[in-house]
Amino acid sequence: MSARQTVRVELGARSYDVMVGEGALESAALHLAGLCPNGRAFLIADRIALAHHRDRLMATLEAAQVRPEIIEIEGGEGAKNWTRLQQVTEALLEHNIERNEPVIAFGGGTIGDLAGFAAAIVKRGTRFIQIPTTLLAQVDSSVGGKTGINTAQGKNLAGAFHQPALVIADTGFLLSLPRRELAAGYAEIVKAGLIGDHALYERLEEAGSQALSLPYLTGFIAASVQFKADIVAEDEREAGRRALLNLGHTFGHAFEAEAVPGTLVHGEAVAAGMVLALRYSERIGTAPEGSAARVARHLREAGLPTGPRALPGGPYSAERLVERMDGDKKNSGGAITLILSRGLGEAYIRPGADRDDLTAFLREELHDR
Ligand SMILES: NC(=O)c1ccc[n+]([C@@H]2O[C@H](COP(=O)([O-])OP(=O)(O)OC[C@H]3O[C@@H](n4cnc5c(N)ncnc54)[C@H](O)[C@@H]3O)[C@@H](O)[C@H]2O)c1
Ligand SMILES: O=C(O)C(=O)C[C@@H](O)[C@H](O)[C@H](O)COP(=O)(O)O
Ligand SMILES: [Zn+2]
Repeated sequence: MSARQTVRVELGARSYDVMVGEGALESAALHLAGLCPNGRAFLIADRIALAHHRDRLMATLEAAQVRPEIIEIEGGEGAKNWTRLQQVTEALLEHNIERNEPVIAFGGGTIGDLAGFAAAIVKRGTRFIQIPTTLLAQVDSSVGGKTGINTAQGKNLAGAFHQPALVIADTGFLLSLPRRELAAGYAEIVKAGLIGDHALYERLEEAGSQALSLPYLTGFIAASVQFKADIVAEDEREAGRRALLNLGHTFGHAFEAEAVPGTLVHGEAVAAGMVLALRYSERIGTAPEGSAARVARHLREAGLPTGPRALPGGPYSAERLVERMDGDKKNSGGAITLILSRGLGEAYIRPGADRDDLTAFLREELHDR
């Protein structure tokens, strides 16, 4: 497996590279210089990631002759709210950012989503660069241009599509990442396999506990990014097929919205959500019996929760979860749309879920098992 790979996201004039692997940061210096015509950039940085990797980051910016204005933010879901959005947006305006001067997100998915949304609205859109520092952000959130914040009503309910001009996914940043966060990111890699890449899913199972070690990870990160890039190139704004990337998220986002704040991380909610999506698919007869159990076993080995009762942040109520699902962005005609499965590696979009059956299903999952 090679140490560095580049995946191209093909979006016409807005195409961009995702540079993956150890040393991707240093090798991107020239590219960065080209994206900072005034020698200035606006670094919206996760406080912890910056504390670990400041010297490396600053050395590369210096090599690119870029002077950063640094805005430090606490990572976590607490970053994705109206207050932080206002703070970041006003800070950028205070610095009188110009449209071709990049906002650089340095951190996990929460920093990327917040910074990207600010970049999308400041002066109606400024250049944006992602330097993801969590596994989750490297395999998923830094690619594809979804940006946004949470609202009182739920996850990611205000936002914009705003593609980055460059993504630098340097695996060296993952060395300081806590094990729990590594596992959370792994859930989104498994998701890619489950949606449409059965061979990837099998490789993950074969790798077992090794999958999360760095030599394996670069290949798995690049595979997940390539998988997502192909879908985004085909359906940038989720008019259809892109909704498949929401496997596990209709349930997962409901759990996140209901969880005690600060207790549940996105990848864990997605892991449990994917197992529920598979179990529900078995219930309605579209996925073969045993699919959910097989995936649950694999996720559990990676240290992820695989059912609602094991999920941090509860206890959860079936009725309240379904109410949250009523607000999901994929819904139409007042009915809940689910992403379900026909088997490992074949997800599909199912509009018009039976609300009563869904509630009964969740009640059973929460109490009877
Ligand atoms: N836009 C998208 O397409 C998309 C896709 C998937 C997920 N998301 C969003 O991403 C968010 C989750 O992202 P996340 O899992 O990266 O969480 P996160 O941004 O909260 O980061 C997780 C934790 O790791 C810390 N951290 C970050 N980098 C570190 C490093 N290198 N070393 C040590 N600690 C580090 C952070 O401070 C934080 O405490 C959710 O809000 C989710 O909705 C968005
Ligand atoms: O990029 C996408 O499309 C995804 O659905 C990726 C998800 O992993 C991610 O969590 C995304 O933020 C969810 O999007 P949302 O539209 O359901 O808020
Ligand atoms: Zn996700």
